[in-house]
Amino acid sequence: MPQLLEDELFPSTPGKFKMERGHTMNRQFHRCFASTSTMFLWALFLIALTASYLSFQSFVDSGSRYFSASWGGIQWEKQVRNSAQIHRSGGMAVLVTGAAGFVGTHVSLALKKRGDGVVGIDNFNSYYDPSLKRARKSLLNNHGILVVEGDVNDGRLLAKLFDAVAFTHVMHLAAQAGVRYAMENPQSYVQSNIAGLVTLLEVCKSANPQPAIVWASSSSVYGLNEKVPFSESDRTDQPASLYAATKKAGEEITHTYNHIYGLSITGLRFFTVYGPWGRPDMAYFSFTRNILQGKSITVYRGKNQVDLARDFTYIDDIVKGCLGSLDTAKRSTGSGGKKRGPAQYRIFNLGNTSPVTVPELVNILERHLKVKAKRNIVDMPGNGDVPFTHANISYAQREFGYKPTTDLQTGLKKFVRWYLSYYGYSSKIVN
Ligand SMILES: O=C(O)[C@H]1O[C@H](OP(=O)(O)OP(=O)(O)OC[C@H]2O[C@@H](n3ccc(=O)[nH]c3=O)[C@H](O)[C@@H]2O)[C@H](O)[C@@H](O)[C@@H]1O
Repeated sequence: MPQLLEDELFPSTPGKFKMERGHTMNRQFHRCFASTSTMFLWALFLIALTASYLSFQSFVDSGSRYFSASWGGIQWEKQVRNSAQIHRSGGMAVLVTGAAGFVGTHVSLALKKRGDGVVGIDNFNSYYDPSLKRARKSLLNNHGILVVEGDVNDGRLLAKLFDAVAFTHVMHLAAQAGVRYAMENPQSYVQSNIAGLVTLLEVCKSANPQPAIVWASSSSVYGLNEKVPFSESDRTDQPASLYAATKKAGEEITHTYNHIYGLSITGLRFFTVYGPWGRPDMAYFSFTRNILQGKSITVYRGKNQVDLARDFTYIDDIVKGCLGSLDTAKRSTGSGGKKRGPAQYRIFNLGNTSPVTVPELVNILERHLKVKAKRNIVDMPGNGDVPFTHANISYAQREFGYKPTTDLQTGLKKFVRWYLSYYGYSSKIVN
């Protein structure tokens, strides 16, 4: 019987060793064989268990990476495509970088309102109060505009966006702004305004079709230029700040990509843009805050006690200039990294053509806020400022009918109205 059982458990099969020796030996052999086989089976079982654990772990890892990343995935791509949907005939699909920024928010809204597709990208850095950027993002979301949280230095993210949508245009507004901050944090200017720009251009040049690019340069490129008003053909090789130098570098870099790869490029030299949802680091904004809080403001004065002046330009006029540039931008001529013919390259001044001194800016704010400012007048420190700016806008006027219509008095009134309501002051203050 035991034999039978043993035979059942270990049946002899042709070609296998036959048990011909004595019973005891047979038993010992069987016991030994049985324990080796059991061990073997256990080992197999453990290996299988470990392998399946490891593969499960890697599935969980990649899964959590997939789901926790702020971008990527089928749902995300669907959102991107929805936001880029064009709702007018002949409309464009625009990738707006720096979409949660001051100009980015206004341009995105204007594009969306007229039926263009818009996808935003912004890194929400803390150069100034990120909660203001978040509030702008909510505003954009409420209008059906997706703002992807990411950096223009992230080439993979940019390429992924171009995989999802064949953007016809890129409105590149992401930048490290601010003239005087460049002395505190020079690397951030190189990182955003040069490295980030190159990363974006690399992705655009490889895209198929290539988009047309409109991007923000700055009036600061005129630097120490003394010829007024500033025309696009004036010299721009004397920057007074690292900020200006990175914007000037951007103009040269974009020219290279235009020349080698056939990218259509339009650079816009903005002149001290102001208005609702503006930048807290700028003078008109910080002056308003300090005046309302009863704090003193520092008003810089130029050489020989000459007042500093700026060609302050209202945001709605700038938006018209951006849209006019996008509308008249010709297609890029290359595809997939290869140039097929010469492409458009333009640079426009977008200013107001009527400079106002900084003390006059303060006078206007005092009138709107009905509060006297505590002025602390000091000589302009050598920190990158230029004494004045003044735009000649005839080129933009000729090309797309650019015509600023808001003077500083009117524009600041609108800004103050917004400021009081956003920060919860009584709106009775404004006339
Ligand atoms: O148009 C441009 O090219 C540039 O305009 C502004 O730069 P800026 O003109 O220096 O604007 P603000 O920082 O608002 O300064 C305006 C004027 O107020 C003066 N100011 C600034 C700050 C302050 O505390 N006191 C003061 O008198 C400045 O010297 C300057 O003359 C933006 O900050 C830049 O990002 C932009 O590129």
